[in-house]
Amino acid sequence: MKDEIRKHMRKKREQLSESERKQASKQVARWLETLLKEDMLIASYRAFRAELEILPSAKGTWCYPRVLDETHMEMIVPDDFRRGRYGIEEPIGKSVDPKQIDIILVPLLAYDEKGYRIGYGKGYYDRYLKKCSALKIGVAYCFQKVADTWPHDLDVKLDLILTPAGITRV
Ligand SMILES: Nc1nc2c(c(=O)[nH]1)N(C=O)[C@@H](CNc1ccc(C(=O)N[C@@H](CCC(=O)O)C(=O)O)cc1)CN2
Ligand SMILES: Nc1ncnc2c1ncn2[C@@H]1O[C@H](COP(=O)(O)OP(=O)(O)OP(=O)(O)O)[C@@H](O)[C@H]1O
Repeated sequence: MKDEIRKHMRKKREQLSESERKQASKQVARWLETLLKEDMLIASYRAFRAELEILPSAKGTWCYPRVLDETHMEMIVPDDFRRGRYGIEEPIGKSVDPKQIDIILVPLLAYDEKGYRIGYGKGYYDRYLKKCSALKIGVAYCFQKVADTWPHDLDVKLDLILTPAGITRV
């Protein structure tokens, strides 16, 4: 079932036009701006496939995920980017202590109204979120909401969902 949702959502995302994606990114950026403060450390991501792209903001210090192995990732304040494993652009720079992150923007394939998510199924974010005390924000297109994601014990709940339509507390 989870796999069917993954497949379905990947397909739906890919069917969006370039201008629909751009529009969604801009709308999300406007909501996000209201949450950011200059002294924050913000963990974002570099969109790949048809993920909702997070546009840069002048506020705060930003860091991005780098995959370490099959199951773990770290967050890096980038000096530069390079295409890494899976074809995602990955940062080169200094690793941050997960405890220092104030806001983490979490990519996802689907989310439910309780704040649980379905990702690519490797558990990278599930593991990383356990180490964070940050405000956890799932970023999604509106259609990525589903009735249930069948969370297991290891799944970490998100605090907020950010979509082009606005910010929802979950
Ligand atoms: N932009 C972005 N960066 C991110 C993530 C993300 O979801 N989005 N990640 C969040 O986890 C990590 C990368 N996770 C990934 C997990 C699976 C696949 C992937 O392509 N899986 C194949 C299956 C291949 C295999 O089993 O080896 C697939 O889905 O077809 C790619 C990235 C770290 N960086
Ligand atoms: N904290 C953890 N420690 C060890 N294993 C974990 C942890 N979190 C998740 N896993 C394992 O990782 C795998 C992927 O988990 P899950 O089905 O929740 O994927 P997902 O939510 O789609 O993942 P992702 O975080 O990659 O987006 C599962 O086999 C799960 O048991």
